[in-house]
Parts: sequence; C-alpha cells; structure tokens
Amino acid sequence: MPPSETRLSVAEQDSVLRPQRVTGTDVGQLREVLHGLGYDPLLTPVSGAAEKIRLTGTAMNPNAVGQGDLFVAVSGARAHGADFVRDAVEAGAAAVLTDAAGVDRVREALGYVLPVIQVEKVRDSAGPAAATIYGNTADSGPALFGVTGTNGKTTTSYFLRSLLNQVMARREKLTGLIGTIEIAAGQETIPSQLTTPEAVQLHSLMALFRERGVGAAAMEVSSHAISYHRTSGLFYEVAGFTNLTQDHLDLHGSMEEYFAAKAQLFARRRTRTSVITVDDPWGHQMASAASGEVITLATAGQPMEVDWEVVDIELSGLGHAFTLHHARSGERIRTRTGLPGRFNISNAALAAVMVLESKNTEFSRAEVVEALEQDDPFTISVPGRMQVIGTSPAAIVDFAHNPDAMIRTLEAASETRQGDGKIILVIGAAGERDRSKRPTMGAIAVRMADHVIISDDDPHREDPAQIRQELMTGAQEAVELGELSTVLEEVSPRADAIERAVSSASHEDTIILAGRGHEVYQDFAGEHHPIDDRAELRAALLRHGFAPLEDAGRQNGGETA
Ligand SMILES: CC(=O)N[C@H]1[C@@H](OP(=O)(O)OP(=O)(O)OC[C@H]2O[C@@H](n3ccc(=O)[nH]c3=O)[C@H](O)[C@@H]2O)O[C@H](CO)[C@@H](O)[C@@H]1O[C@H](C)C(=O)N[C@@H](C)C(=O)N[C@H](CCC(=O)O)C(=O)O
Ligand SMILES: Nc1ncnc2c1ncn2[C@@H]1O[C@H](COP(=O)(O)OP(=O)(O)OP(=O)(O)O)[C@@H](O)[C@H]1O
Repeated sequence: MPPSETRLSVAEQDSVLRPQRVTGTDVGQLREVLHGLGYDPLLTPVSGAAEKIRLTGTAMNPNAVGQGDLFVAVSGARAHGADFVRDAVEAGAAAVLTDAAGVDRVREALGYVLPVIQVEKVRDSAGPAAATIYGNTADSGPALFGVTGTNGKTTTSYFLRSLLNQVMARREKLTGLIGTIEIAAGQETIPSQLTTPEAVQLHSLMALFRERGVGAAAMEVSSHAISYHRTSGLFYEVAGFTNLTQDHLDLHGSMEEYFAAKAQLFARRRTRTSVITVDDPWGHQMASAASGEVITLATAGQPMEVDWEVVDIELSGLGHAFTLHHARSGERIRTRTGLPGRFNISNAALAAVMVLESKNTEFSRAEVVEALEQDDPFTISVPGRMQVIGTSPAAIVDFAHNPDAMIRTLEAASETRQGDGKIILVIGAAGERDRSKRPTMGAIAVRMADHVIISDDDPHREDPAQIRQELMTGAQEAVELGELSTVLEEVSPRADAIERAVSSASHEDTIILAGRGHEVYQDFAGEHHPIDDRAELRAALLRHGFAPLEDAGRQNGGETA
C-alpha cells in the first residue's frame, strides 16, 4: 500500500469498524440516562414521537454518520459541529446531542424536524451517551488495559497485547489494540487517525470487539484524550503509568496541569487497578493521587518500598533479561525483552505487572507467569520504536521526539556502542507543537551524539527553516558552553539528511533517525510528502554497500525487528 493510502479518513475508519448488531436505545431513554448522570439534558421538541426515535450508533464527524446515529455536535477551536448538521442528517442522523449554541444552529438549519438533546458538557456526555447506545458497561467487556505517560505508551501497549495474546490464545479468545499506529480487532487492523480516538468511536469499538470475540484489549490513553473527554464512559480493568516529562505544554500550560490530566485516569470510578511506575517524582505523586487499588513498580534499581521491582538486569542480545520481584510474597519472575534501551525494560515490566495484577477471569495468573518465563512476549517488533534496520553500522529508527525520549534513546546507543564507534543522529522537531522543547532537544543531541544532523520532521504550517533554526540555536549554545567537538550540520530535506548520516558512517558506528518512527509522510502545510525513515535508511545502507537486516525497513514491511 503506498504511504498516501495508509491513513483512512474518519469516515472510512468508522465504516470498517462499525459493529453490526447494536440493540441501541431510544431518545427518551437516552435522555433519562443522561439525566441520571447529572447532565441536565433538555430535549426538544418534547413529543412522544421524538422520544421513541431509535438510536443505533454515534458519530462526531458528519462524514462518519450512519443511519440511525446520534450526531454529537461539539464546539471546537475551528468550528461548531452543529454547522454541519445538514450533512449529518443526509447521512442518516436521527438525533443530535449538542450545547445551547449548537441547538440554535440546528434550529436555524433545519427547524424542528429533528430531536435535539441539549447539555452543557457535550464532550463529557458523549461517552455515556455512546455507552448507552452500544450497551457498554463496566463489566460488558472486553477487559481494557490502558496505558498513559509521556513516553512508552505505544511500546507498552504492544507488549501488553503480545502478552495478552499468549494467555488469551489458550482460551481461543482474540485481543484488540487501540493506539498511535493502528487499531486492531484480532487479525484485522486499520491505521489510526489519533492515538486515542473520540469517545463515540471508542464505544463503537468496544461493541465491535465483543462481536468479534475480543476478550481483552490494550489501549493508549493520551493526555489530549483525557482533556478532551475522549475516554468518558469507559472503564479500565487495569491502567498503567509510564512516566511524565516535558511534552504537550502547548495544550496543558504547565507540568502540573499535564499531570492533573493524566491523573484523572487513575480514579476509582474509571479504573479498577492502577499500576504506577514510580521511577520519577511524578510517579510517586501519581501513586498518591490514584484511588482504587494502587500497585507501585520501580524499574530503575533505586531502593524504595514498592510492590514490584525490577532486579538482576543483564544484557541479552540487543535487549535485556530481568527479574520481577514481588516485595510482599518474595515471588521472582524472570523474563526479557529483545528491544534495545533500558527504557524498554520499564515498558516490559509495566506490561507484565498490569497483566499479573489483573483480576480478569479470562486467564489465570499461573498462565501469565508461564507466558512471561517461557514465551518471550516482549521480543516483538514495534513499528518505528527502536526498530533495528541494520547492525553494522547499527542503524535504528526511533520515535523519540521530546527531550526525555531523546536522552533515553541516546543512552541506549551509548550502552551498545562498539569500540570507538560514533553516534550519528538525525533529528527534527514537529511544527505547531510545544516549541519550548526545541532548543533543549538540540542541546541534548550535541551533548550525547558525536555527529548531529538537524533536519525536518512534520513542519505542519510552520516554516521548516525556522524550526531547524530553533533546534540549531540550542545545539550551538550547548556546543559553545560545553566546548564540545560534536560535528553539527543542517541538512534538508530529510532524505538528504539520512543519506548524509549513512555516507558518514563506518561499520562500528550507530546511526539513529529520531522523531518519525512509523510515519510514512511529512506534512508541509497540509501537503503530504511521502517518506518512511525505515525504507529510506534501508535504501541508503544498500547504496553505501552496507547490509541491512533481511526485510527490515522494506516499505510498509518495516515491522521486522
Ligand atoms: C488539539 C485537539 O486535540 N483537537 C481536537 C479537537 O479539535 P477542535 O476542538 O479544534 O475541534 P474542531 O476541529 O473545531 O471541530 C469541532 C467539530 O466540528 C466538526 N467539523 C469541523 C470542521 C469541519 O470542516 N467539519 C466538521 O464537521 C468536527 O468533527 C468536530 O466535531 O476536537 C476535534 C474533534 O473532536 C479533534 O479532531 C481534534 O484533534 C485534532 C485532529 C488533533 O490533531 N489532535 C491531536 C493533537 C491529538 O489529540 N493527539 C493525541 C496524541 C498526542 C501525543 O501523545 O502525541 C491523540 O490522542 O491523538
Ligand atoms: N519508558 C520510556 N521512557 C522514556 N522514553 C521512552 C520510553 N519508552 C519509549 N521511549 C522513547 O520514546 C519514544 C516513543 O515511544 P512510544 O511510541 O512507545 O511512546 P508514546 O508514549 O506512545 O509516544 P507518543 O505519545 O509520542 O506517541 C521511543 O521511540 C523511545 O525513544
């Protein structure tokens, strides 16, 4: 599939993933449920006929509306969904959920032909409304395993799914995945639009998962999703916290606000068991803030009182073997991950403890331990996350695009550095996202790599040269301040930067392409320029007479470790 086809529109996504057997609810019942939950719904027109209208689906995007849907019209930064109500009705919308401003717009466009439920908090009520229509409750299944944190969500959710697959397969049950790269129901997968989809789609996915026999699902929960109420009405069997470091301050304003958004996931009303990695002070704060059952995990070897800790770490191939030690019982479980980087021990340990601590009756704890010790569930390839394309030189594509992830990735490279080998790094920064991290990333790059090539990421509507300049400013200041001998250059477009990195490399060097991971195009002011770092790196290695790993980095086949 060419890169341009790898992203489906919301409408296409929705049609692939719609559940087929939805009992639904009627408008009157929906109003009662929202009333019971304290949303103070106001239904117009007030008539028996309006109350009896059957609702069998939900959509927020008018292009995704199907016959009999509740159209959820939210007020956004760019538009009000109610401005598109005609399109929604043409597509089959049977009623609208919106705010007072939305009601005016609907009435102006269509008069009183359509029942409208007015609430103040539209985004927040969309989840419970969708849950009612799709029949989702805390116990309806599948068992949801949610992961949040600045870094490690995608990797941990792939690890979770791999482990869940191994234990669920014994019961002939399937698993699901919802995250940045893809949405999967058993073998069926489609590319994602968002890390965490809108509530209306999430609830539809839960119904679809049940129809397809999915018993458990791993899911990434972004802080955007929590702030925009996308997870409203969902209940997590287990939720896990990876870490909190600087990112997304454009949305949250401060680290405290960013923390507060994530903390909402670990409240008793949303999550049965919270597993919190307490390697940083934010982790400790999260463990104190969480309600319900709280399990703590330490993965960085620091002495402290926790429920689970990682001990006895050993290099094992490119990855590590390690032991999970349960403090109270003394139990020890030996497992490993084949993915490079100490942070992948943290990700693997979190996934393991989340499944170990689950009360789900679809699998037994003994089966989880057996899988961890014998089935190597964390030696999988996660697209564009520490993905090894070649070994001589070591050639890695990674998604690090914030300061902490860059530090961890470069630490991983220096841990496996061969002899005098250099670390050659290609970085960029996305436009229209947290500008404050750019100089920091530039500074980290020159402090930790030997040769830094500053290039482009997704500029979106920003000037790419200006973004490179902001990275360069941080990098140059750090070079001067630290009197560093790092080779620093700016090369654009990105394909040329990759070529430059490979042409500068010898067999013992390590090349890291950071920031874009699995992405297959760059967004320049809405224009999509196809580029897949994995394919580009593979091609450059071949051009320069190096041997990439068999299959690694082939177009859209880059999923091979
Ligand atoms: C910053 C952010 O998250 N914005 C989200 C927010 O946008 P918004 O409030 O501006 O809404 P809007 O675009 O004005 O649209 C309002 C309503 O009008 C409708 N509309 C709008 C325009 C139009 O032409 N037609 C139309 O029907 C929309 O469907 C919507 O119902 O609400 C929209 C609809 O609910 C989301 O699509 C949109 O996500 C945008 C696409 C986005 O890029 N979000 C990213 C930043 C995001 O959420 N990322 C996180 C991961 C972050 C990370 O960890 O890196 C994620 O979970 O993916
Ligand atoms: N536990 C971790 N701690 C710090 N850095 C990590 C960790 N796990 C992964 N990383 C780094 O962060 C990058 C992104 O990893 P991953 O995609 O798993 O996280 P994410 O939370 O899903 O990120 P995003 O929200 O940006 O999609 C990796 O490519 C790696 O460089």
